[in-house]
Amino acid sequence: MKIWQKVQTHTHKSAIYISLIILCIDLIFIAINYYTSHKALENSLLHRAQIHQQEFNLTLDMTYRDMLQLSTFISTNDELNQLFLAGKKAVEKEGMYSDSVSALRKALLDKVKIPWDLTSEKFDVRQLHYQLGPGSLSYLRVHEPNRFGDRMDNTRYTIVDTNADQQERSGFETGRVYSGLRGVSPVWTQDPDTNQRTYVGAVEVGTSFNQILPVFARSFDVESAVFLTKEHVGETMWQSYVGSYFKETSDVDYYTEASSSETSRDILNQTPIKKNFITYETEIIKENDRYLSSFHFPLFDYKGTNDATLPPVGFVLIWEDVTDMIEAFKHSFLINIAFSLVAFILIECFLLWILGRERKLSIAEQEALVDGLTGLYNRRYYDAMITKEEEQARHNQTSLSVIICDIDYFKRFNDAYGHPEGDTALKQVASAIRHTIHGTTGMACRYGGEEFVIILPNTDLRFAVALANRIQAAVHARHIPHKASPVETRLTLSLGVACSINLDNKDSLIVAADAQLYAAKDKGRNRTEPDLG
Ligand SMILES: Nc1nc2c(ncn2[C@@H]2O[C@H](COP(=O)(O)OP(=O)(O)OP(=O)(O)O)[C@@H](O)[C@H]2O)c(=O)[nH]1
Repeated sequence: MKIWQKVQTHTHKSAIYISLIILCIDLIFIAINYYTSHKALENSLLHRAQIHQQEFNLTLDMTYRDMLQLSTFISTNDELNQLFLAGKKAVEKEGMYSDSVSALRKALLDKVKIPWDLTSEKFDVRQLHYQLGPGSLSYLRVHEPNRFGDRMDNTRYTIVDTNADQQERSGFETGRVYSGLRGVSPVWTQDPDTNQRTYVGAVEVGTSFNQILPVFARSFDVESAVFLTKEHVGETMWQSYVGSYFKETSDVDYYTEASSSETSRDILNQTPIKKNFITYETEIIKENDRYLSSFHFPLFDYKGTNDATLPPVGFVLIWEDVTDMIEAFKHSFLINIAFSLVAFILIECFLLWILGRERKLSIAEQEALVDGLTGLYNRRYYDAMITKEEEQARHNQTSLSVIICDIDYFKRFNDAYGHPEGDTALKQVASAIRHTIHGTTGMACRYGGEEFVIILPNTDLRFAVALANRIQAAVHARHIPHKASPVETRLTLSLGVACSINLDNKDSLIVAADAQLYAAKDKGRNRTEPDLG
C-alpha cells in the first residue's frame, strides 16, 4: 500500500470516530435537554395544580362564611325563634307528631318560607333546617317540609356539636337528603314563661358543590368535579334520595356529587386514583386535539377534618386546558433538535475541512521524503535516517549494515534503449529491492541516479551480504535485457556491503560500502563485495 493511501485510510478512520463522538454528544445533549424541560413542565403543572387546590379551599372558606352569615342572620330573628321555642316545648310535652306541634311547625314554615325562597333563589343556597338538641333531631326542613322528626345523632356532627356547646360552626357533611356545605348557628330566645334566655336548638343553612363548582370554574378558569365514595353516601343518605340524585350505574366506585363539566367521568377514567387519594401527581390527558392536566386530592367531611384517623369521604378532581403549554414544550424541543442538527452539521463540515487540510499536509510531508520515480525513500530521507541509525547503533552497541547498489553500464542502457526505458528499468530494480527486503529491518532509498542504498539496523555483515546477493538474484530473475552490457545480456548490479561492527568509530559506513562498490566495479561488476574490516 502506498504511503498516501495509508494516510488517507487513517484520516478516514479518525473522521468517523470523531463524528461518532460528536453525534453521541449531540444525542446526549438532546436527551438531557428533553429530560430537563420535561421536568420543568411537570413541576410547573404541579405548581399550578397546588395553586388550584388553594383556590378551591378559598372558595370553600368563602362559601362557609356566606352560609354562616345567613344562619346567623336567621338565628337572630326573634319572631322565628319564639315559634321555634314554642314548637320545642310542644315536642317535649306531646311528642313530635301531635297536632299542636304540626300547627306550630306550619306557623314557623309560613313565616320563613317567602323570605327563604327569595334568598335561596338569589344566593345559591338550598337548605334551611331547624334542629333540636341534644344530638340532632329534625324539627323543620324548610326545603323539604314533609320530612321531619328523624334523628341524625351519628351523622350530622355539625348539629350535634352546636347543640352540645351552643357555638356556631361550619363544614361539609352528608345528610339524609344531600351532601352540603353548611353553616350552623345556635338559636337563643327569651322564654316568656320563665323570662329567662333559653337555648332552643340549631338552625342550619347549606348549599351544595353543584352551586359552587360553576363559580369556582368561572373565577379561576379551571374545571372540577367532586366524587364521593359509595360507602360514605350509603351510610348517610336516605336510599330514595341516593337513587334519584346519582345517575351512575353500579359498576363505579364513586358517585359524581357535582361537576362543572360533562367530561368529568372521562377525565376520571384516565386518571389513576390511588386508594387513599393522597397523590399529588398531575396527569396529562389528550382530549381530541386538546391537552388537559388533571389533579386530584382527598375530600374530608366535617368529622374527618377534626379527626385525622378518619378516611376521606371522596376526592376533588381539578383539570384545566394546558394545550398551549404542551405545544410550547413540543415547539421548543423541536427547535432544540433543529439547533443540535445544525450544530452537528457545522461541526462536521469544520472537522472535514481540518482533516482534509491535515491530510494534504501529511501527504505533502510524506511525498517530500519519497522518490517520485521509484516510490522508494529519497536522499533527504536517507541523510536523516542514516545519522539517526548510526547514533542509535553506537548507543545500543548494535550492528548497523548498509548495502549500496549500482546498475552496471546504465549510461549505455540509456543510450541503447532511450531514457524512458531507462526509467522503467530503474522502477523494476526498485521493485525488486523492495520485495527482497520486505520483512527485514531494511529501509531502501534511492541514493542518486542509478544508485540505491539499503539501511539495515540490527543486522550483521553476514546477513547483509546474504540480502545483497538476494537483491542481485532478484534483479537477474527479472531478465531486463541489456544488449549494450559487456557483462551479461541482461541488467546486472554491483553491490558494496559494510557493517558498523567492522569499522573504526570515525569511519563512515557509507564511505566503506561505497569503497566496496568500487571494488566490485573494478573486479568486473555483477557482484557483491563485503567490507571485511
Ligand atoms: N533514464 C534515466 N537515467 C538516469 C537517471 N538518473 C541517472 N541516469 C543516468 O545514469 C547514468 C549513469 O552513468 P554513469 O555514472 O556513467 O555509470 P554507468 O554508465 O552505469 O557505468 P558504471 O556505473 O561504471 O557501470 C547516466 O547516463 C545518467 O544520465 C534517471 O532518472 N533516468
